[in-house]
Formats: sequence, structure tokens, C-alpha cells
Amino acid sequence: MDNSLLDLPTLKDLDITRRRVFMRVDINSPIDPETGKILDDRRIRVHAKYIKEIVDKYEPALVIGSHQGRPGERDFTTLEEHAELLSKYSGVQVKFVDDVMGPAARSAISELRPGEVLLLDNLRLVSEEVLEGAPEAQSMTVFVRRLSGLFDYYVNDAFATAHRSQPSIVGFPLVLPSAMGPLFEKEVIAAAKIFSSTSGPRIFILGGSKVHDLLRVIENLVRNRLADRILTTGLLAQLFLVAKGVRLGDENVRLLEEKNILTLIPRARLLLMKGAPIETPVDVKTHNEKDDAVENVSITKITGVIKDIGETTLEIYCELIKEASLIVMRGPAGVIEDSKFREGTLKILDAVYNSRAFVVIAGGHLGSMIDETKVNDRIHVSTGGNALLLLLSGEELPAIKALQMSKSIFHGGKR
Ligand SMILES: Nc1ncnc2c1ncn2[C@@H]1O[C@H](COP(=O)(O)OP(=O)(O)OP(=O)(O)O)[C@@H](O)[C@H]1O
Ligand SMILES: O=C(O)[C@H](O)COP(=O)(O)O
Repeated sequence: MDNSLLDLPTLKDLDITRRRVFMRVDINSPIDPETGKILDDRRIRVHAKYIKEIVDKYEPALVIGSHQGRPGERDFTTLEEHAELLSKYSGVQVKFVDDVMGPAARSAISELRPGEVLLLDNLRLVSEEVLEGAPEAQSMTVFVRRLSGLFDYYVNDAFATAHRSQPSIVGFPLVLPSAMGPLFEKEVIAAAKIFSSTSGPRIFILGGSKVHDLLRVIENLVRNRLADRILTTGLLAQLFLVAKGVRLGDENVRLLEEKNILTLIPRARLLLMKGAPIETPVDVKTHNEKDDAVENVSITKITGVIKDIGETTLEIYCELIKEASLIVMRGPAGVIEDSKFREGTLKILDAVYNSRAFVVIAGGHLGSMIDETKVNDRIHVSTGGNALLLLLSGEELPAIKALQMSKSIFHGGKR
């Protein structure tokens, strides 16, 4: 990845003071399927801080849009509660209109005064927003054409949705002078650091259960020589153990089979044979369901279901982490839903907090395990799990491409 990431237009390239701005954010949050209430509001808290900063500094008439879930899913809700939480966390009154592009939304947008903030309803209530397409086509949607005339500028602060080629992400930049917002910029700076980091060991600690995605990331990391060590945990570690010929036992192999992970063995073997710097656990914590026993066993003597990395592995991994200058961590080391198997993840996180490295932590499960009192300027907790992962995989994110197109259309863009 290259420095072109850092050439994207920022708020400094626009002149949004007291102007009409449409800002796309991603406050998509986990929702309790029974009550419809927000379960975890981390993304809302993060965006609230930046909204306050923008309002204080530029006093724009700021209209915010976000999606929540997908039509047909139980987390597809309106954004009324999101508006209340944004107001609570930002200290700025965030008005809400239960409409996206109809007369109610358009009149609420037109009436908004400088310094005021309005949240539109779930953008995916508009069917066009759910369809992916090229930026040119998305800029011609009814959604973009109806709303764009009401704004001077477009700001994309939805890094976590940067991998979607939807109208609110790629359509507006082609018709309005645009920039990335402060959170998007922070994510991009963190990604650029990952790609430009050359001195000292760059350590990727990869685990969790999204093994197909992670294998693609590892292949790209290896091809582009971006990782000095890849410490595997979670189900990813089990794939590489099997690829090395370790016998995990029937129960564990069955789980890998169910998750279609065994089909990845040839690709994992190829990486190992090429000498990719992939480390695997030497011991694991297992659960024996018959007598509910938890054991720490060597990988040569596995019985029971693997639920976490083992103690010796933890010692070795934590020792390696001390040397790192860059750490990227994604996915928990074990089945963290059960408190007996959180130790691996928590101890690795402790080693990461205490390291000297620049740290990027991505993903919802890991995010929920973070001790926020330990987070400082050296540690970047990404809001974008999938988007960051795809960027790291060497893929061009549609949001980034659209901002680059906008820059060349509007020449960086002050109106
Ligand atoms: N050894 C293991 N066996 C089975 N499941 C495991 C194991 N280790 C970790 N997991 C599971 O991995 C899941 C989390 O992985 P996932 O890849 O979703 O993490 P993430 O980085 O938070 O991603 P996202 O933000 O996209 O959810 C947890 O539900 C956890 O139980
Ligand atoms: O949580 C996410 O990954 C983003 O909000 C994108 O959501 P989506 O996968 O429904 O597009």
C-alpha cells in the first residue's frame, strides 16, 4: 500500500465553515433482537466526539447519514435511538428526522441552520442504497440527485463502510466537492503506518473464526513482505496446525470441516513451504465436555475441544511481542464468550499494551475485550474490521477510489 492514501482530500481541503454539509458516518451497531435496543454503542461514542469537534470548529449545517443493519435482518432499525445517544455523547443536540430523501427529510435539511446537526433515518430504507454499483452509476441514483442539490460539500467519515460501493459512499463524491472526515483520516493514517513500517519486527497476531478472510490477508501480507511474524491463534491456528501435520483429534477436525476450513489446507501448506513467517501454538487449552474439565495440553497430546491457546504458547508469543515495532491484532485467541477461555486473549492484549510498538486492533470481538484505560496515542482501535482487513489485503476500497475521483473532478475542492 502506498502513500496515495495520505493524498486523499481532508476537511482542510474544503471550506465547510457555516456551509451545508452531508456527512456519511457508520454508527451501525449490534442490536438486541428482542428489544430492538442498541447493545454496544462504541461506534456512536467515537463518532460523537468527532461531530462535536466539527461543530465547534466549523459550525456547519451538518446533516449526518448512516445505515443500520440490512433490510430483512433483525438489526435493521430506525436511527432514533442513535440520535439520542449521539446527542448524549457529543453534548450537541442532534435532531432526528424519520425520513431519508422524502419531503420531510428535504425540508428538515433546508431548515437546518449553521451550527445545527440533523441525523437522517437509516439510509438503507432507500432501496437504491442497498445495491452496489460503480461510482458513476451511483451518482445518478434518485437518492443522490434528490439530496445533493441541498448541500455544498460531502464528507465521508464512514471508514467501516469503505468497502461498500453504495450511493451514500461513492455517489456523492462525484457530484459534490468531498473529503474524508477525521475518523476516516485517523484510520487511513493507521493503515498507511502499517504499510510504511519497515524498521523493527512487524508482528500480526491473527485469530478468531473468519479463517477464509484471514488466509487471504496472510497471502497478501506474505506476497508484499509486510509481516515479519504472524502469530496465529483461534481457529486460524488450528488450520496451520493441521497443515503442519499435527493431529488435532476428531472433535476439532469436525469443527474445522463444518466451517469449511479444511479446504484451505493446500493454501496453508503452500504458505508454510514458501517459508512464510507463520508461528503456531505449542500447547492449547481444551475442554472435555464429559467431565467439564479444562486442561492445558501439548499439541502432540490433544484430547478434548480446543478453546484457547496454552500457557507455554502465551509465554513465547508475549516474549516475541516485546520486540515488535508494529503490531496488528485481529480476532480473539480463544472462545471468549466463555470466561474460562479468555486468558489467552487478555494476556496477549496486556503484552500488546505494554509493548513499545505502534498497535492497530481491529474487530468487534477484540474491541469488546479492550481495557480502554490502557489505550493511548500508540494504540489505534479501528472501527473498521472488514474494511481494514480488505485494505490490508491490498484491495482498492470503493470509498477511497471515489474520494480520489472527487479530488480530480473538483481539484481538491474549495467552492
Ligand atoms: N479455538 C476456537 N474455537 C472456536 N471458536 C473460536 C476459537 N477461538 C476463537 N473463536 C471464536 O472466534 C469468534 C470471533 O472471531 P471473529 O473472526 O468474528 O473476530 P473479530 O475480529 O471480532 O471479527 P468481527 O468484528 O468481524 O466479528 C468468537 O466467537 C470466538 O468464540
Ligand atoms: O459493520 C460493518 O461491517 C459495516 O457497518 C458494514 O456493514 P455491512 O456489512 O452491512 O455493509
